[in-house]
Amino acid sequence: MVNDTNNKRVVIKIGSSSLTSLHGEISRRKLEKLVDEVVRLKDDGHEVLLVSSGAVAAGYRKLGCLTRPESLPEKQAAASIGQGLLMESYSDLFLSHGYMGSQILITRSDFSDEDRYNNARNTINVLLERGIIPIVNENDTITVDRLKFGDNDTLSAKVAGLVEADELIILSDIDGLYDADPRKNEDAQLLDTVHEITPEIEAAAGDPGSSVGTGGMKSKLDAFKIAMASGISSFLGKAGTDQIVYDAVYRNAVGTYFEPTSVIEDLDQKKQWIAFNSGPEGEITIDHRARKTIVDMKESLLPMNVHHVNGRFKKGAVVHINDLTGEEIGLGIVNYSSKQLEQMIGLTDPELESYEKAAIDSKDLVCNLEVKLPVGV
Ligand SMILES: Nc1ncnc2c1ncn2[C@@H]1O[C@H](COP(=O)(O)OP(=O)(O)O)[C@@H](O)[C@H]1O
Ligand SMILES: N[C@@H](CCC(=O)OP(=O)(O)O)C(=O)O
Repeated sequence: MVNDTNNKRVVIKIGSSSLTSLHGEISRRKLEKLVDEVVRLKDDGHEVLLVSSGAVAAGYRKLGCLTRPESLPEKQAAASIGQGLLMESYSDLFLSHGYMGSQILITRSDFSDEDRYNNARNTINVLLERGIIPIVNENDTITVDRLKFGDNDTLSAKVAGLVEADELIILSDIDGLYDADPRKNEDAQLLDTVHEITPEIEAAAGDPGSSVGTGGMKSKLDAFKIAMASGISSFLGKAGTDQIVYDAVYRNAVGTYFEPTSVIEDLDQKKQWIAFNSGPEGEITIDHRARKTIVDMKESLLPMNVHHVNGRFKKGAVVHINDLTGEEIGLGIVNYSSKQLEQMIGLTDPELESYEKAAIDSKDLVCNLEVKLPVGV
C-alpha cells in the first residue's frame, strides 16, 4: 500500500463495451480518455492498477468473424489477437505521458494455489511501488471454461483484495446501480450509496447490457460483495463520463459507492484467499455445538467435533465445513488429512489427547456469516 495517507492504491476495472467500438475494433478515443484519467491520478501520487477487458472484443474482427464468436476456441483465438492489440495501444498511450504499463494475465488456478497467489502479489507490488501501471486480464487464450474466473468484475475485486487496494472502481456502460433493472423499469432509481447488498438489491440485478459485455449487474454485485468483505471502498460509474475515475477517487463522482462492511472485521489476506480464491478439496461435517464454537465464539475446530469426512484430501487442504443438515457453515484449512480425520472419529477424549493440533485453527477458518456471501465465489 502507498505510504502517504492521501495517496491511494486504486484498482480500476473497465468493460469491453467501454473500450471497443461496436464493430470489433479498439476505440482509440475511449482508451485515450481512460489513460488520461489514470495519468492524472498517477501525477497526483496514487498507485493505479487496471483490470481491462476487451481482448475478445478487440480481436474477433481481425480473426475474420463478423460478430463476437460463440465457440470457446474462436473466442480464445480472438483474445489472442485482441490482447496484443490492447496492450500495444495502452503501452503507446502511457508512454506518451511518460508512464509504463505492464501486462499480467491470470487464470483462476493461479489464484487457487496459495503460493502462486502470494507470488502474484509480490510481483504486482514491485510494479506498483516502481510507478508502473499493471494491466490485468484473464488469460483467455489458454484458460479452459471450468477454470475461468468468467468475468473481470469478480477478477477485479479479487485483485483489489490481493494488493490490499484502497479503492475499487468499476466502470460500465451504466452510471451506477439502480433499484430495478433500468431496461425493464423506467422508474428505476439510481442508488448513490450501498452499505449492504441485500436480497432485494440482488433481485434487481439483471444480465449484461451490450452484446460484448459478459458479466451483467449480477457479477458486479458479486465483485462488490468481495470488495466490501475485504474492507475496500468501491464505486460503480459510467465509463466515458468526464473525469469519472478522478472524481470517484475524490468521492465527487455521480454513481454508486459501496462502503466496506463495518460490522464485520475485514478479512485478513489469508482469510480472503480461503474465502474467495481457494479450491476446496473435500467436506467435513460438524454438529450443532461445534457450529456455535466456531461461528459464535470464533474458536478453532477440534478433532473431537468432526462428525463425518467426505472426499480425499491432504493436510493443508481447504475443505467445506457443513452442519448435520448439510448447510454450509464455512471453509477452512485442515491440519490433518482426510484419512487421519476419519481415524479420529469415535475416539475417546483421552485417545484424542495425542493429537495436539486443532482440526482447523481459528485463523484458518472463514464462516459464511463473516463474509455474508456464499464462500468460494
Ligand atoms: N439493477 C441494475 N442497475 C444497473 N444496471 C443494470 C441493473 N440490472 C441490469 N443492468 C444492466 O447491466 C449492464 C451492465 O453490465 P455489463 O453489460 O456486463 O457491463 P460491462 O460490459 O460494462 O461490464 C447495464 O447496461 C444494465 O443494462
Ligand atoms: N477477459 C475477457 C472479458 C471478460 C469480461 O468480463 O468482459 P466485460 O463484461 O466486458 O468486462 C476479454 O478480455 O475479452
